[in-house]
Amino acid sequence: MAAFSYICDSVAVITMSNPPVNALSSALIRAVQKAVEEAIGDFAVEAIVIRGDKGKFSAGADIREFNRLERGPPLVSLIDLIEDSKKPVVAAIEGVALGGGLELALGCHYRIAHAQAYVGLPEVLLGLVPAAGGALRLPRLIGISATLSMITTGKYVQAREALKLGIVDKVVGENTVDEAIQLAKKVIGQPLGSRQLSTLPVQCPPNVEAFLDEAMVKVKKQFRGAQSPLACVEVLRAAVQLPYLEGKKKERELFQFLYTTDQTRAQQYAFFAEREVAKWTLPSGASWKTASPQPIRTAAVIGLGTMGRSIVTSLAKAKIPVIALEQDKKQLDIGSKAVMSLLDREILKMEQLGHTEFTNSLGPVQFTLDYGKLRDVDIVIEAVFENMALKKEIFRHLSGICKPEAFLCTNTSGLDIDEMASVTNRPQMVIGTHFFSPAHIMKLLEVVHGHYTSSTTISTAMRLAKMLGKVGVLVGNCPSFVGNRLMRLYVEQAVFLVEEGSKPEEIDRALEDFGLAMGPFRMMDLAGLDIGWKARTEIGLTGPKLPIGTPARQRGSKRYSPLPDILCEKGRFGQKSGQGWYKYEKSGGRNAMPDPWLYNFLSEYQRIHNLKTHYVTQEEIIERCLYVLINEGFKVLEDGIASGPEDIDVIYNNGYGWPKYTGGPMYYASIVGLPVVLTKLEKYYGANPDIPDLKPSSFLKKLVSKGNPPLKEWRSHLGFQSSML
Ligand SMILES: C/C=C(\C)C(=O)SCCNC(=O)CCNC(=O)[C@H](O)C(C)(C)COP(=O)(O)OP(=O)(O)OC[C@H]1O[C@@H](n2cnc3c(N)ncnc32)[C@H](O)[C@@H]1OP(=O)(O)O
Repeated sequence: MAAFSYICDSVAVITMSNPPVNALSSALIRAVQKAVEEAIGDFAVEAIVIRGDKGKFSAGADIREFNRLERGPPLVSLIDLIEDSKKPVVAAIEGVALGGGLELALGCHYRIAHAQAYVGLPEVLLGLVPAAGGALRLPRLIGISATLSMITTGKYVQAREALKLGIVDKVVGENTVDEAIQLAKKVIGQPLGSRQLSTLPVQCPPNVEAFLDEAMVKVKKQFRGAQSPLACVEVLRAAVQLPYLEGKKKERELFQFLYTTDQTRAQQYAFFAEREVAKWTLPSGASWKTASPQPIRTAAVIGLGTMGRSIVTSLAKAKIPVIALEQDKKQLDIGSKAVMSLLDREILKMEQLGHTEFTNSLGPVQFTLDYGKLRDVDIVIEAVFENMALKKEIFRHLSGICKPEAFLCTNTSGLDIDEMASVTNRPQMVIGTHFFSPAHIMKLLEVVHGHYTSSTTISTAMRLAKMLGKVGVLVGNCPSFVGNRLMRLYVEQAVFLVEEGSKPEEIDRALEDFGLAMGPFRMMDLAGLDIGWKARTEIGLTGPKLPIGTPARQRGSKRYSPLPDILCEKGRFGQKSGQGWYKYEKSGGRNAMPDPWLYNFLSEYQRIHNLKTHYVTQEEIIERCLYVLINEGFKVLEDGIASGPEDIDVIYNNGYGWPKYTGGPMYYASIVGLPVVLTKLEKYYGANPDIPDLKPSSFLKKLVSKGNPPLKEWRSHLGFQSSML
């Protein structure tokens, strides 16, 4: 680690170096401070350029140090030193300038960025506010409105957009540091007053107080339950209402408060968990380090239904040329129009952000009915509907057509990967790539490892996830994999609670107040109730295959609720039919309204089945729905379907709208305390012995018996004998 300098024509060039992303650790901050002080005191130096080593300016404060630093990273005095310098200081931004990295650049008098660089203040994503003057300097440079959008979302801004906004002074295609040196030389001796952002007035919209009040309401709604976005609005209020130095105190106060919360700890955990899951290892010893991913230059997608369309869009956005195949002309026409419209929307979004070059950088999409066109692609993703016979037919067909090196992937959300692999001539190259809807937006890719899948295939699928800008999580092959396996029990519990006397809107509200993006009933209505109905009919849980005489509310020895089936029999499929658990203004409407019809229907149902209802508290809703899901999480670990709790948390944070500020279901359980979760499950199982999924898993019991070890130690208590990975 070093901040070293050289002098080039009276310009001192200070390089921040702390691989891999030049995170500003305390040691690096001290080293840069020393280098700046030396440059300021050196008569031979007339200007200063600050750059980051290996093409990256800085990814901000070193997050790994946060649990050691009581008061946060000591950045403020370094940034003040830079801004107060009488010698001009230029930031040469390559790669990234994020968080404290951008705050440091905002302390410089000029900023030059490489065209591929991006900047941002993502502290909010770690449950914090920018606290080294960033939230005070940025509104003085680009105004309150643009700053608000950046700091409450933590979004990264590409160099060209940063130029438009005024964050950087110039964007260059190459030689960023040389350009910075030239600029530094040019401005030697010029007054710096207007370049010292802390001295400038904040750029406010008219009626700024009302603007901020409105922003607060919006942010509360958008980031329900999260503390840091609210603190971001507060810090901007301070920027508006207070002189810079007092604003700084307020910024510090808000930061210090957030810095000790459970939310920031959970978000930091979630950040590292996302990086951890990329480092997969199999019990065989194969791992991300040893396996070599194969290049993916071209791809094909089979099936242009809802998922297929957005998978094509996702590939095109990642600049991967893609061939989209449908079975007949009509479906191909419908599908290709839908893809073009999704791509148009993406282009519009990017153009609004100033990326005029985006259209040209999309991967070309070719639509076809001809399997022969797939002969040379590197990877095929099958995305037809969930029917094993159809999928096997496609895989058999692909086997005969695709080049031997082509990987065959399925987007199934829960069918057996091995069964599909078994009909191919390359079972080792078959893998599940389970996308989440809409695939061009959602960040999660569940990568499902079958019995035959090779480590090269795994590493190629994980590389694909990265190329698509997604988080790939490797899981084992079991019905519904990890995400849906847990989700099914959560939804089922919610339906049981309705049978027991609660209402869909009460359950949705309780879980949305907990922080989930959408409650289970709104989610079912959005996804379409008919999808689950079809699946249950196919496996004989309902419909003609159900043996005559099966009790309505029992399957085997387990409780079963036929409520969703009955709604479907009545044509209530959710949003698409205008009625489901809720009613909607029209078919396809999105505005869920409680439906008096449903209340009457439920009373009648409870009467027919002689059900005793009880008042279901918010506590019971949260605990039964979430603890049953968490309990299944422990079983998934026990079964070796996921290699650690982090994998489950990353899946839920990125694919199921779980509030990241609780870390994910398994992290949340660790915070609640495993003995508490165990006691509650025992209580609910005792009261509902016909719901065996509430019976505490043996791994949960084992961890409690081991004294409730911290989450990072859970793996060490797992035996790998049963690993499916
Ligand atoms: C107060 C708070 C202040 C002043 C702050 O600045 S808070 C920090 C704000 N910055 C961020 O939140 C940036 C977070 N990092 C990223 O968004 C990304 O890592 C990246 C865009 C910088 C790079 O992305 P990518 O190329 O995909 O690589 P990885 O994400 O896998 O990261 C590579 C390794 O670097 C580690 N890393 C990244 N950022 C930091 C950081 N700020 N502090 C410490 N370590 C960081 C990351 O964990 C990876 O480590 P390994 O897994 O390889 O060990």
